[in-house]
Amino acid sequence: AEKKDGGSLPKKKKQKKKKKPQKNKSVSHVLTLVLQELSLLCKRDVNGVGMLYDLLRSRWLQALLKIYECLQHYLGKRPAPVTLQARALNREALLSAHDTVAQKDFEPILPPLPDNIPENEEAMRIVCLVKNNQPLGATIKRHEITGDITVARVIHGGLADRSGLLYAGDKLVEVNGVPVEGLEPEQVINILALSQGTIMFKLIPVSDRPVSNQTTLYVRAMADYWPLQDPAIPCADAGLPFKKGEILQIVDQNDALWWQARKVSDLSACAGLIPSNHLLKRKQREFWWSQPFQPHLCLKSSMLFVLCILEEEEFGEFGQRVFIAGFRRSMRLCRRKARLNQQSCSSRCPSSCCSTLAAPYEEVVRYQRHPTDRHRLIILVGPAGVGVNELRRRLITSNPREFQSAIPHTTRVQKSYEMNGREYHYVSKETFENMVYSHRMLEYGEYKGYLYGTSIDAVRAVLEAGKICVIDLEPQGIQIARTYELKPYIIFIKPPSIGCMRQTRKNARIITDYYVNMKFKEEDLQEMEESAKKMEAQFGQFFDQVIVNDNLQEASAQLLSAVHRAQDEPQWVPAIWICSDTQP
Ligand SMILES: Nc1ncnc2c1ncn2[C@@H]1O[C@H](COP(=O)(O)OP(=O)(O)OP(=O)(O)O)[C@@H](O)[C@H]1O
Repeated sequence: AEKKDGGSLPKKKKQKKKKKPQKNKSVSHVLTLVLQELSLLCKRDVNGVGMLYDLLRSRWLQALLKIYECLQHYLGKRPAPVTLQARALNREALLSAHDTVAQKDFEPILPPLPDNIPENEEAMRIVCLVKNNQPLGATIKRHEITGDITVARVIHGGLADRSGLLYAGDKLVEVNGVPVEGLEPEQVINILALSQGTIMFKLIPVSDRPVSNQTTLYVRAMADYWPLQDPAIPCADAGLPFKKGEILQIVDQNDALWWQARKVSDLSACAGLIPSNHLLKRKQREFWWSQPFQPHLCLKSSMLFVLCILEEEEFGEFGQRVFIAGFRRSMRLCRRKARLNQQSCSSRCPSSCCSTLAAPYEEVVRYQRHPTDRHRLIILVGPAGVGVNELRRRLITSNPREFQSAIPHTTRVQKSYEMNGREYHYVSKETFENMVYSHRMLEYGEYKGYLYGTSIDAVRAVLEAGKICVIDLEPQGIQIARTYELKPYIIFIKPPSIGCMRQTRKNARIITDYYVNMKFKEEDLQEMEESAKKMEAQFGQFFDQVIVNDNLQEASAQLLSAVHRAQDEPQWVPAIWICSDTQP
């Protein structure tokens, strides 16, 4: 039929284009004619016609015809092979390769079942697993009283879990034909370790399989955990190491002490054991108490450090004069004194006193700011001299209509050229102290007998004006700023290597109590590096983003894109910010 119709078409180019649809139509057309013919014959009760009629009307034949028509249409387009190698292939060879593979049986050849299987099938189960490079993904334990060896837990996503044949609580009877009665778990593990290919378990299934009705939970780790250094972990190899700040997906909380989790950065991996919230908190406390007694200064409010605030004028992107209030040119010596107090505590207490009081895991959810919602507060944190203010100033001057700093409060007297609410909010000491007592200050300090501070009200004013508020903060203030209302996005500005700073900071100037513009000395760079390490160790769990301030231009560009990401893309935030019921 194809040839006939094709041959009858005229040779003109324009008409040639119509050739294929006609050709395709003809197949269906011929089939319709045949069916009509057959239906007449059916009425005459000709032998076998009914069967042929059903065959030609069958759905699969119609589907085959459709495929045929599609292929014809595709062939008409004269498809070219995508790669050079593919030129050597032809359709038949490909189809034949497919058929050969499809017919092969890739299932492992399992050993024959033992003869002495009990009649009651439920009483005993034979499980054969094929060992590959992966661990088995199950742990075993010995019952303290009965001495039975049972499956302690099955790791999510592991070999045993994927088989669906092993469950926590199953009692092992034999492993590879060796009875396990009287053996220690280590001896059973040895048998497993030595076995090659398939492993055969004879076991008595647990009567009440645990029903897993748990919802997956996401948490931010607020502490580091190294399973290989934890003597209490049931199986160190099955442990999941993590660092503070990492987001974990908790998939199993059946055990009160050991949970199973994955890192969101690698969800395809099989889960690992992590200490439960309760257990990790207990570990932190034990560690804390095991340290020689020192008065732990950081349990007290660590907000009282000395700072100085200097106001500045800047020129914005269009050359107009822009007042950028809130630029703190810290008197480095004063801050250093205050920092030394804080550091002396953290060096005595490396796991951080704060972490002993806080929950070791913080439940988090994915949050994306709605375009009509207020912007998230941007907080920059970093050691003195790293360039926090330089980066912040560059960001704000690049677009003062989009970015703004918070105007600080002070108790000092207003100067003749200053305007209340432009450089500072000038308030009485009593008002300032009231703000501190009612927790309305993100950070504050004293310089030359006057109080200076950044208030939540000042931040709120910028956000309510529809702008992105960008402030810098001492890390001790992070906890106060982390609220449902401000939803801060915290960026840590990290110094590059000292070698790199020697190169890039040749012309940089720092401000100290005695000199306004002083070159960086070697000890300044070292202090910056040490201070950054301590900040990361103590507060790293709160950092949403880390920017290494190596090249100023690049760091500025990274900051700009991080700030936009924080506003426009989904981020992990504490669940308590989103569950409105729990909001104050
Ligand atoms: N990437 C960089 N390359 C070269 N110089 C830099 C870089 N970043 C910052 N600087 C310079 O380093 C000096 C200190 O920067 P800046 O005042 O911003 O520090 P800071 O982190 O705010 O410190 P402080 O808290 O003491 O005020 C400035 O002269 C600044 O121009």
